[in-house]
Amino acid sequence: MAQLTLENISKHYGEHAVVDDISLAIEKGQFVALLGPSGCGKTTTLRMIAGFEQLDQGRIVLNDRLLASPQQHIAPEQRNMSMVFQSYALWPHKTVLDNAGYALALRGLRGQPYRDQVFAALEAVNLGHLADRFPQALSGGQRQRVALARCLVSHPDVVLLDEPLANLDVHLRAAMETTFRDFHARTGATFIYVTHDQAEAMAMADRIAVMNHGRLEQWDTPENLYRRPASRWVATFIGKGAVLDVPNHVHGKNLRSDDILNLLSNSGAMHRGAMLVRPEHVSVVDEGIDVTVQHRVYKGERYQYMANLADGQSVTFYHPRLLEHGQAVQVQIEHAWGLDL
Ligand SMILES: Nc1ncnc2c1ncn2[C@@H]1O[C@H](COP(=O)(O)OP(=O)(O)OP(=O)(O)O)[C@@H](O)[C@H]1O
Repeated sequence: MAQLTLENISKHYGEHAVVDDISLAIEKGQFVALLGPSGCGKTTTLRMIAGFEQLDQGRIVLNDRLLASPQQHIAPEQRNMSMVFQSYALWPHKTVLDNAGYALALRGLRGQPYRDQVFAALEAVNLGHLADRFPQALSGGQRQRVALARCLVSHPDVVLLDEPLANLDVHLRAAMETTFRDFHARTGATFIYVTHDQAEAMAMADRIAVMNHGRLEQWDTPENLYRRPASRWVATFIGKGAVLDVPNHVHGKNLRSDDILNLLSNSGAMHRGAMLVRPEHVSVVDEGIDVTVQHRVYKGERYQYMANLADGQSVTFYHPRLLEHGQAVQVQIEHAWGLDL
């Protein structure tokens, strides 16, 4: 049974629906990402779950308790949720310990029980040794870990994270992805993580809600989003690859090399469908489909190429050896996924 359900929730600003009829059923302990381009309504969805925004339509239910509907609005502090922001929002004049323990101090916890509980949270993010420092003397990643510890002390049912890595450099982001996953595993809490970075969502989440213009495009596992995107939009938003127009209806089909060869040999005809070709499914062979190399990017262990088919459509692929611009080669496409036109 789902722990947290969003049932057809919508939010309008004026005439404009920024969140448009979103439904999700989230299991207890799941790590969920809300993923989509800037302005697609991710943060507004998160803020509705947190209780910072009212709903215009639909319901939000946590553990059978109605949290929000157009008629009902439980206050944020009564939802047993905790939110981690991009900006950390740490008190500069409080130590790491007292920043993390703020919610417990507010509840009147003092002395050793207070220190023990806050230390447990700090240890969970490997910050026990910095308990007496002030935030100015911490790196960005350490500050973000204080913010995580702070949300952990109150044992929330649901942790809401709004682009928490956006201010960190690329190396630190990768390290923090591991921190978040460990933190999630330790707490057993449900995580809802907003990001516009698909690699980040794929690396951490069990399930991803892909949003576009306020609507839910697909609600699925990272593997399914990559292998079986429900729409052309998701296919191009998630991962690398080429979408090729084809003459037949192929939506939802797993296409093998013979099917692909047939589709491409008739590609001058009218287009009724499309297929997604990932670069790892394209290989250079002695005898196959004619392509002409257009573009090359050196990737260290291999090159990434873009090449044109005879009909002008292009595919991307990887190859260990150097190919020149304009060079004619033959490729085999082992696998493709059928999409609507
Ligand atoms: N208070 C508001 N009044 C009017 N429009 C708003 C308000 N808050 C958000 N919007 C608009 O709603 C849309 C969705 O905003 P939201 O912040 O949810 O998007 P997002 O997907 O989180 O984007 P980003 O990744 O850029 O934060 C945007 O077009 C935004 O300009």
